[in-house]
Amino acid sequence: MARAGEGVSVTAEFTVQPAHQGAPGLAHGGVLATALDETLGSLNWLLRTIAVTGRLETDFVRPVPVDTVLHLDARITAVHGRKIYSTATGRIGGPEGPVAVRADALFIEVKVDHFIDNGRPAEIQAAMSDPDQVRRARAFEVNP
Ligand SMILES: CCCCCCCCCCCCCC(=O)SCCNC(=O)CCNC(=O)[C@H](O)C(C)(C)COP(=O)(O)OP(=O)(O)OC[C@H]1O[C@@H](n2cnc3c(N)ncnc32)[C@H](O)[C@@H]1OP(=O)(O)O
Repeated sequence: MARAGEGVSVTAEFTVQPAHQGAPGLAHGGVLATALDETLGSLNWLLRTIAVTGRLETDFVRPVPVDTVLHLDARITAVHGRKIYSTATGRIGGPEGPVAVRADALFIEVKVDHFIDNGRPAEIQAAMSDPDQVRRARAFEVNP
């Protein structure tokens, strides 16, 4: 769940579950990168722009134990043509706690055809036939 903040920014929380473990008792870095990517990606909804991640540069600053709540804060830093630059931090111990992870991202605006041309028809059909408009849109994010 991400919430709109001041300007083009969002905050979110992600709880590290046992299934997210990499080293014993610690979050896997790829899962933390996913949490950052998802939070950054939700900024594009505020711009009403369809965009995909082109580049995601991640710093892992501190280990994040399982059961930790990661407090995420993301904001757009610049928009240039189809390019949307954004940055995010993930803090532990509270929203003002120490930074555990951070990322800088470049999202590229795409047409809806990007998904129609590259996605698998069966999954596209299944997502588009959902009568709930919000669920239909969110089906194009993390999609278990
Ligand atoms: C069906 C209904 C759908 C409904 C709605 C769905 C909502 C969906 C929400 C979905 C959420 C899902 C989110 C996910 O899960 S995103 C999943 C992970 N991301 C991807 O799969 C993206 C894969 N990549 C591509 O498809 C293409 O490479 C894209 C589309 C990104 C660009 O290829 P395209 O041919 O289009 O553009 P271009 O090459 O002319 O580049 C344009 C500009 O960008 C610059 N650039 C590009 N890459 C990089 C880079 N890595 N570093 C630095 N710069 C980079 C480039 O220099 C140029 O700059 P400039 O020369 O203009 O200055």
